[in-house]
Amino acid sequence: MATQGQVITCKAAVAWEANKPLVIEDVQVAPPQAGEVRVKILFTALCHTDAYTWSGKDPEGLFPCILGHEAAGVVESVGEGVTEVQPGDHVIPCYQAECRECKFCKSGKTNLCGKVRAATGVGVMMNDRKSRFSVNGKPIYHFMGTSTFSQYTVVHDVSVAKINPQAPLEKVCLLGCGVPTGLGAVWNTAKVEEGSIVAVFGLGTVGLAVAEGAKTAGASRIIGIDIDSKKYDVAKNFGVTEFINPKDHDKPIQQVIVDQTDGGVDYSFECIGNVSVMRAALECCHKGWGTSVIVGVAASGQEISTRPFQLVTGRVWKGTAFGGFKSRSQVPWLVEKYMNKEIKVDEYITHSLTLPEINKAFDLMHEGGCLRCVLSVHE
Ligand SMILES: NC(=O)c1ccc[n+]([C@@H]2O[C@H](COP(=O)([O-])OP(=O)(O)OC[C@H]3O[C@@H](n4cnc5c(N)ncnc54)[C@H](O)[C@@H]3O)[C@@H](O)[C@H]2O)c1
Ligand SMILES: N[C@@H](CCC(=O)N[C@@H](CSCO)C(=O)NCC(=O)O)C(=O)O
Ligand SMILES: [Zn+2]
Ligand SMILES: [Zn+2]
Repeated sequence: MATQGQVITCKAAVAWEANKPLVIEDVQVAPPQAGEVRVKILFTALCHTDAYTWSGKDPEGLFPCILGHEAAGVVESVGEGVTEVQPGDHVIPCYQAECRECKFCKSGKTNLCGKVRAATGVGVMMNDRKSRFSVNGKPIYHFMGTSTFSQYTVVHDVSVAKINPQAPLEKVCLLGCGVPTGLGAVWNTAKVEEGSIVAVFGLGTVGLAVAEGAKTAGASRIIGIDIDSKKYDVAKNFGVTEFINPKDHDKPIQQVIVDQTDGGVDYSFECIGNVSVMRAALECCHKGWGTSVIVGVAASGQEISTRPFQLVTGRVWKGTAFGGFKSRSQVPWLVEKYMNKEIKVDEYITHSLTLPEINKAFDLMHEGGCLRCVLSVHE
């Protein structure tokens, strides 16, 4: 192919500074080095975590950078030593890598991978600790090892999942983050059993995917909690059986839930990123066994607290990254589940725009009616 080994100049949305509108720039994307893959991104969605880093509250946020981590595309070229993907393969970039060789990958205890995390946390590629993106010679940082708000990106080979080429990329891009995170929080991290009572705090994409996961796990009650009462109508389609708006109650929300569930829920999930709600989510769990899973990402400087007695009396506090899924192994499996109509994806897509409309897409994200907005990157 003509572009292999060449610098590609393409359009990308650059975050020059925290909180300043993204700017569509002509970006130079260097060829992939050893162990790297250059991907033509066709569709990318926006996740709340992109907005979080853009806000300047992420301690790992570096500017200028190219954000984006929920996407799908086609391999354009590969660097030396890359064997598992080749040009033309349909792929989903994975911010949570899976090398299958490191201490984490071999532990059998976690989906976290240590191979490239130190580089991706500081916005560079592992090989030479440099960025593959530049604008007129000025380096632009990578983000989460994915940087999908660009027509072309470079990722580590351990951070890309090859998927069924029949899968519609404008839909399965969502399997790069929010939907697997919610499903996996239930299936892998909490391991919710049939008959359980579940509470989901925050009914955005991640919370709705938690509800969907809990429904398929056979939960008997799925209580959705959100400060926006309009969320309940949509949430019913994802399995939420009851709804509570904390604003409708004088008592603390954990007390309201304990009163309505004969002592508390079996499992709760915080899908907002609010440390006060994380506390409420733990404290609404049943004494002796209730487990609360933190999914939401809280800003730099925020800390969680509770009385240790809550844990002494048997409640368990956990967290999850990418729902505990091993990315390269399990994203292709999730794509197959979608193709077999076993999991929802289309239902989370409320808006479709193009890359140049990305600032509008971020505005939409903060409106109650938006779950996921998918951007067509080459239109
Ligand atoms: N751990 C992971 O791997 C992972 C992956 C994806 C997203 N996340 C995080 O999960 C969180 C949710 O992501 P999302 O894309 O679904 O976000 P979202 O903004 O679409 O949804 C958040 C929901 O919470 C509700 N909410 C806000 N404040 C509330 C409060 N005090 N009480 C009750 N409800 C409240 C909002 O009305 C909204 O419906 C974010 O923090 C995101 O960064 C984590
Ligand atoms: N940089 C942030 C941490 C952000 C964070 O926790 N990210 C999640 C994924 S959010 C996807 O929308 C994650 O996977 N964390 C594990 C990891 O980053 O290795 C901060 O420092 O606050
Ligand atoms: Zn995300
Ligand atoms: Zn690894």
